[in-house]
Amino acid sequence: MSAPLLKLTNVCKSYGTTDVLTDISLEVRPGEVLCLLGDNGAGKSTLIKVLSGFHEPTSGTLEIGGAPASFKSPRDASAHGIATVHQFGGTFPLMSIGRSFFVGAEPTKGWGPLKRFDRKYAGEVAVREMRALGITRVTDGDRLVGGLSGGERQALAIGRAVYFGANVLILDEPTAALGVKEATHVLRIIMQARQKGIAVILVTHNVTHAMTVGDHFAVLIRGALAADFRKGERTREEITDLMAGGEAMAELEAEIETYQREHAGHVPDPSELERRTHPKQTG
Ligand SMILES: Nc1ncnc2c1ncn2[C@@H]1O[C@H](COP(=O)(O)OP(=O)(O)OP(=O)(O)O)[C@@H](O)[C@H]1O
Repeated sequence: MSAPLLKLTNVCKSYGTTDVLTDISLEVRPGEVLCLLGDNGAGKSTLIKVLSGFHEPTSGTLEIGGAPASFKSPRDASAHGIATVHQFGGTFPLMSIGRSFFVGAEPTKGWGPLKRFDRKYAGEVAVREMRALGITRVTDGDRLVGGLSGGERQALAIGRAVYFGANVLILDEPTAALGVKEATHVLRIIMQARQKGIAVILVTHNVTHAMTVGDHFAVLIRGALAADFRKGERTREEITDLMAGGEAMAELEAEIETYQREHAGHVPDPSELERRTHPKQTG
């Protein structure tokens, strides 16, 4: 197995006195898809912010390709080959496809005072890179990003990250807002990135999508790593249970059973369960 491209050791992140991430140790290797799973508020976005240089960890270390790394800004993370693509592709709806592809690194033509943005070249490259990812319906780089479908926007953002040399690609809920066909296309694009040797970190709530493309799975619960396993080591039911807070459901079932035992089989109403679970708040 190849050496980790990205390694986190005991990473903690607190906002003031609130501990949001506790002792996260994870590795992701070239050509591997790590699925980061967890319920709302589990700390996934915070972990992404740490990895993409938006926040520094409160403690713990990061290594890239075996060397210690610390990011003071997103630019720093990107200089280390880490690219993050957000749910809606993070692109600008009123920009052309070509300009959006090259934003911050615009190709130019002409010299001196005549130097200007090379719109034609930018559009051609953007269309070509999207085509390489299987997007064949976009043929005009001057079209506005706002007119692209969700899947096409993801392809544009992923194509851009790959073109500019990302070796760690973080995808934040890339399929969440997409229909089945488009989501499948985005999953194919993820597999293409994986084949190129890119390490992909896929944040998703969708167990089916995770199980389709994932090699390695990490489940966060309340900011801690509740499970870290490889493909085939857990069943779909076990993963779903972990993600849906199986623990909380088991507690609720136990409470209902206790109530029924004490009350001759009657089903408790929700306010009764709430009173038993939080006696102080409900008086
Ligand atoms: N700036 C902040 N200050 C204080 N607490 C924060 C801050 N940002 C996030 N949190 C808290 O940290 C916890 C984890 O949040 P985070 O957004 O990382 O979760 P998540 O797993 O990405 O959730 P979701 O799936 O809903 O996006 C939440 O309880 C959230 O309220």
